[in-house]
Amino acid sequence: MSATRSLVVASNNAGKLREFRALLEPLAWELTTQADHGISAVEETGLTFVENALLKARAACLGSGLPALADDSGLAVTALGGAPGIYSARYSGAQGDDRANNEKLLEALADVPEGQRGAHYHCVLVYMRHAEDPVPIIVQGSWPGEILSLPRGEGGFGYDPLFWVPEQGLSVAELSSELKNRISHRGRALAALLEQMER
Ligand SMILES: O=P(O)(O)OP(=O)(O)OP(=O)(O)OC[C@H]1O[C@@H](n2cnc3c(O)ncnc32)[C@H](O)[C@@H]1O
Ligand SMILES: [Mg+2]
Repeated sequence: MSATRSLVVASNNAGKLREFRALLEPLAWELTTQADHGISAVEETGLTFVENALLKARAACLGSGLPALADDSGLAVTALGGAPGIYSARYSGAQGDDRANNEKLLEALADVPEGQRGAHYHCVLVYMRHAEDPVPIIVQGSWPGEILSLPRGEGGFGYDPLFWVPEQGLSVAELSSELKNRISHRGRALAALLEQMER
């Protein structure tokens, strides 16, 4: 096993932080969060997950002097032309109000029948060694599913109670956290990141 390595996770989302801890701490990564370093959230002015993840990672490197991992992610619903997409956290207007975001999504899909409610979760991860790193590692993971008409389950965060995983016959909020972390957009992206870091 390799020596402990330190990383700042450039996120204020408690659900993401829980997932990163579960995935990385067993691999001897020592995680701190941007809040631990007094770093405030950047304005997410990018038009892609990639741009926003780069902004978050750079700010966390600058504020901490440590390598940073940033996650910009979201839900893209086919019947809504890919919305809420990069605006997933602020879909309802208020930043990070999961309940209001889920309600808005159900309203937007009220007239969309089963069979036309396909969606993907997307996750872009950026690993930046320092604030001027000219070659940050950028990876992404996607997870296909369908949007339910009623929420199911208590686990996860964000849109998980509405995201149906056909292969499991469960919503993401009904999956164990271990299973979600293994097969999710974030889990897949992180596996790709770790593979690239070892090259
Ligand atoms: O920017 P940070 O501080 O990381 O936290 P955030 O919640 O604002 O994160 P994003 O800007 O990347 O927005 C991602 C949103 O997409 C949704 N989302 C992403 N991954 C998810 C997951 O695994 N389960 C449920 N919803 C998810 C959820 O609404 C998140 O708030
Ligand atoms: Mg955000």
